Formats: sequence, C-alpha cells, structure tokens
Amino acid sequence: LYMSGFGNEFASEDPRCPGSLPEGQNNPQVCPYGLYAEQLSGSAFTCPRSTNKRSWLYRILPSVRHKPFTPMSCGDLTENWNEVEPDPNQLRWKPFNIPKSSEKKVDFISGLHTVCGAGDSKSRNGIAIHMYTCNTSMIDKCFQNADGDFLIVPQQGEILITTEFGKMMVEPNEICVIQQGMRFSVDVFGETRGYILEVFGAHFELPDLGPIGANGLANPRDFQTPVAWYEDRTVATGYTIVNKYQGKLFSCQQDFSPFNVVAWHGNYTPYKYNLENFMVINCVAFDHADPSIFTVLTAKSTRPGVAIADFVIFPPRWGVADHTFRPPYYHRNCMSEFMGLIKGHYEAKEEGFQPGGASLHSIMTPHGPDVDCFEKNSTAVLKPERVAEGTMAFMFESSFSMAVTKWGLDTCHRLDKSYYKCWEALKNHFNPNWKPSSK
Ligand SMILES: O=C(O)Cc1cc(O)ccc1O
Ligand SMILES: [Fe+2]
Repeated sequence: LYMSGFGNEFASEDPRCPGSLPEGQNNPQVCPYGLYAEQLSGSAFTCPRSTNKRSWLYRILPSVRHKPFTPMSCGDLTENWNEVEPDPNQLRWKPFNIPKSSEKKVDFISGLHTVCGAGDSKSRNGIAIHMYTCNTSMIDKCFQNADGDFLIVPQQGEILITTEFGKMMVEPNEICVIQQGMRFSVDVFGETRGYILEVFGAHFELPDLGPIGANGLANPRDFQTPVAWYEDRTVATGYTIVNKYQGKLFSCQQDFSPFNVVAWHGNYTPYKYNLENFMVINCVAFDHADPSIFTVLTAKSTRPGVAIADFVIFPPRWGVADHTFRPPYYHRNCMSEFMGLIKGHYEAKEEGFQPGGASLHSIMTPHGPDVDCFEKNSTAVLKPERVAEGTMAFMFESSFSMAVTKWGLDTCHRLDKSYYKCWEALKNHFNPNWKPSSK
C-alpha cells in the first residue's frame, strides 16, 4: 500500500493505532498512545517553503536511545577520490560479480562498492556512485546515511525496504529514493544487484517542463510513498544502527527495533517510482534530441540549469525521425556520464555493454555509437520503428569531474580493457568530390 504524489504533505497512521497522529499540533504535552515526537529535518529550518522538507515521527522510543557509535569496516565503500591517479579514458565494466551465498553471506551494507565520485560530504556538495551486490537480508540491522540521499536502481532481484515511514517493495525497472538520515533495512530474495547514485547536500526534484506544459516525463502522481508501519520489538541481543558519516561507517547498538514509528506526517519521505510510467517526449520530425528530454529526477546545483546529478533513462519508444542519424551522436561533454543497464541492450552499443555492467565517459572524453551502430544506422531505411523495446538503460549525468576508486579501476576485476576497440574500425568516409544531390 502506498500514497501517491511527489513531495506531498502526507499523513499516515498504522491502522492498529487509530488517532495516533496528534491533532492540531506537533508537540502535545503527552502524545497519543504514549508515543515520543521526533522531527526529521531534511532542509535548513529557514529554507523557502518550496524547498522546505521535514517530517514528524511519532514513535515508541526516540532514536536518541542508543549506545555510542564506533567505527566499523567500510569494505569497498569510500569517499577517498585520490586512491588512484586520474584516468580520462572511456571506461566500461562487465556485469559486476554478485557473491554466491553458499560462499559468503553479504548484505546490502557489506555489499556496497564505490565506483566513482567527486566532492565531499563535509562541505555538502558532491556525488558518489556505488554498486550494491548482495545475497542476504539485513537482520536486526539498519542503515542511515548522514551524508546524503540514495537514489537506488535495482538491476537484479527485488528488494524489500523497511523504513521508518513504512515498507516499500522495489523491483528492477522501479527506482527508489531514500533521503538523508532516513533509516532503512533491506531484505533480498536471492542474488541481488543494483546501482546507487548518492548526492551530498541536495535533494532530487522533478525537472521543470518548460514548453512541454503541465504534464509529461515523470508525472508526480506516479511517485509512491509508504504508509506507516511499526513493530514494537525488543532485541535483547542488540539491534545495530549503521551510520554513514563523513564517508565512513560507524555502528551502534540499541535494544529495540528502529521501525517503531506508529504515525508520521510531513513532506520528507522515502519514495519509489516505476520507470514504465515515464511519459516519453521525443523528436517527431528530424534530428536527435539531447538526452535531457529523458530526465526522471534532477538534483540541482545553485547554478541555473546545471545539475549536481541528473537521473536519465532511455525507455522503449518510437523512433520516427526523417533524414536523421537516429542513435546518440558523437559527443564530448562538459558533464560526466555514468551509464548502467537494467535489462536488454543499449541502442548505441548492441555488444559489450551488458545488464549489471556500467560505463563512464568522463568530462570531455569522446564517446558515441560503436562502429556497427554507425554503419547500420547510416544506411537504415528510416521507417517508424520501435526503439529500445524490452530494454532499460540509464545515465547518471553530473557536473562533477568524477574520480574512479581503486575498486572500480582495479580490484573489482570487471574493467573491459578492450572497450576503446569498439570505435577503432570507424572508417574515413570523406569524399572530396562529393556533390550536393538535388532534393
Ligand atoms: O550514449 C551516451 O553516452 C548518452 C547519450 C545519449 C544520447 O541520446 C545523446 C548523447 C549522449 O551522450
Ligand atoms: Fe554523451
């Protein structure tokens, strides 16, 4: 069960406790059912109304009742962007390995691997891109990210996310956003893999639509927020809270489940979205439109039109452009382009770019269709055609110049060293005697 809408003021009570939301005020002297009131602030108190975010949680015990945090192993999670020398090459990764549960039990936290990123959680400006590969549910353990928001893109295996706000089931081809500070626990049902875009110091918004009008792209009503769900569970053996703080992991113990929120209200919530609901706008005459037309969510910087990061998809659609090279153009960009593939193929590269893999085309690094794609589409008969049927590629596009981690460049052992070869056979078609043909 979910509530519909993007960034709404929601209110939700677990049906087992009718009347658990205080009426007419946030801080009654005594809350209904003897609950504690706790505010979760997702924006500075003084942000303009349009960007002000907070929720009020009415819970059995407040979050503050815990033992001290101590450092724990970060595995392959890092915010150190100086592990290896910069590398401006086109990078492509084969599908990232998922550990076999018979060999090693790995949960969502121990299965986090940072691929690349830039900026800094301390100065509250930057991004990180992580892969998660896991095979085991988090037991009596939850995660909170003090550093930023997670946009989670499942690629293999659905994940059941229990949050302080309720439960969300998120399947491949759906995405979800867990915003800064929201506690959650991930259950998995087999070998599980996905991508995470982490943004420090900004929240995701729907892009402005400009001349498109009031409707289109990702429509607000298709975003889903969970309803309140609580457990009043004492955990004598200890419940572990894992906190990502300033790029490092810390853990602490408490003797109760943090999913003890009986009722909540506010506009700062986790949410999910099914990519199938994206209303695709594209060219119906000629030329290849820039991929910004496929923006699902954007985390804006303070510079107009420049995103800290955009989440862009390449959904199934019709290709109808006349006298046009229809696939992506050759490109050098002042932004970084990290791509992933949820299922199927990507239109600019039929081979080599596989579901569960990735590519990174860094700032001003040339990229574009491989030789097969170029030759095929230069001579194709341009009838209306389904494009990207049964596939879903996506891009995390960022104004940050990202560094790749040691894991990404080396110890994941998934880097495709021959990636550059997909362009090597591009031929010189130049004909100095070419004459304009009469139209
Ligand atoms: O394939 C890519 O690298 C992404 C991309 C897609 C597109 O339609 C236009 C430009 C672009 O960089
Ligand atoms: Fe590009």
